[in-house]
Amino acid sequence: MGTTSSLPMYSVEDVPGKGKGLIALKDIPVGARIVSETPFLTSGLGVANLEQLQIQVYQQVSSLSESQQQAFLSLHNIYPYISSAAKYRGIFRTNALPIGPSLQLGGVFLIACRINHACDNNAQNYWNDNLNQLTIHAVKDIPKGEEITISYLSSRRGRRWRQEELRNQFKFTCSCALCSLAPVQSRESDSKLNRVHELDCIIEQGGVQGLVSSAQRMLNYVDEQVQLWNEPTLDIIGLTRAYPDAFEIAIANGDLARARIFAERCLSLYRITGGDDSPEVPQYSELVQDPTRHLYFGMSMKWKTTLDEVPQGLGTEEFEDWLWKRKVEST
Ligand SMILES: C[S@@+](CC[C@H](N)C(=O)[O-])C[C@H]1O[C@@H](n2cnc3c(N)ncnc32)[C@H](O)[C@@H]1O
Repeated sequence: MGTTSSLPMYSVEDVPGKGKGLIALKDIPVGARIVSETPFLTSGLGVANLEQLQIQVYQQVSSLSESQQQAFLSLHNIYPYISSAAKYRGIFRTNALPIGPSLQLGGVFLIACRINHACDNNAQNYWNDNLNQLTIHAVKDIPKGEEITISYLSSRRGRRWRQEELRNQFKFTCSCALCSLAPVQSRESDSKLNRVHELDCIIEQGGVQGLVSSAQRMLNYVDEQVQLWNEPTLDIIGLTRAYPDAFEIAIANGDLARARIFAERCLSLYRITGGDDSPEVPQYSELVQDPTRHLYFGMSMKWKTTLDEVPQGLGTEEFEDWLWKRKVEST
């Protein structure tokens, strides 16, 4: 018993056309933690001044042990250099993953930085502030032999934008399944991703005030996003971005019944992407118990419900119609 679970989940291997990468050594179920790792070098990710970045990285590399320096130097570098300091900075810029409470720092990791990009990634990097570590969780079932991939991009948009960003920032042309779709399917995928992005921008522009002043419209937008992320297959990362917005809209308008359901959905998504020890899990567990603890409760009571005002005996479709207030006039 337990023999398969004690096998390592991955190995670092050469992947044709990509340098090194991580390959699954066994079937990895969605939600499984693949990597949990402490950075051995950190710096401001968006340090505008490259000279300043070079100094910061150089100082840190110089204070590493000999073996850590060797490990750092073995990492990939896509930037030209004429000095050791410029080489170190190049390695940092090629590899750093976002870390820290507001993801404004970059961290270099021996394992996680070997993970290649795919726009249809099967794993997700997540900075766990409780553990002070970066975790990588499977966001799809990953069959044995498949490459483990994350997304290097800050948002998910159409192919042209993705390809440009990846070429500019990481100097490669992505050939993942999403980027290799036939023209008709690719246009469909682009229009879905661009629409989700457009809705993200509108929701963000509305700000906190918009959650109340345009509540129904905002809820409709999130509903549209969730439907897009559910098609053709459930997209956990997309849903993780959408459901917290739905929760905030419900709670900002005093709708405890819907807020609790949205909080439950956030909770199950964060269990998958961040794990039970991620800060969001106790936060959403608490909000499931008592959504009124959220900062936005009390902004408006125009949708006021009690926790138990959830309709019973509805079919799935009717329940979703109720949840998203689909048949309600815009307010
Ligand atoms: C953080 S490193 C990833 C690990 C790297 N492959 C290695 O050998 O150490 C990022 C670099 O890996 C390569 N890479 C990552 N994803 C790729 C992909 N999908 N196709 C081709 N190259 C990729 C690019 O050179 C990119 O700049």
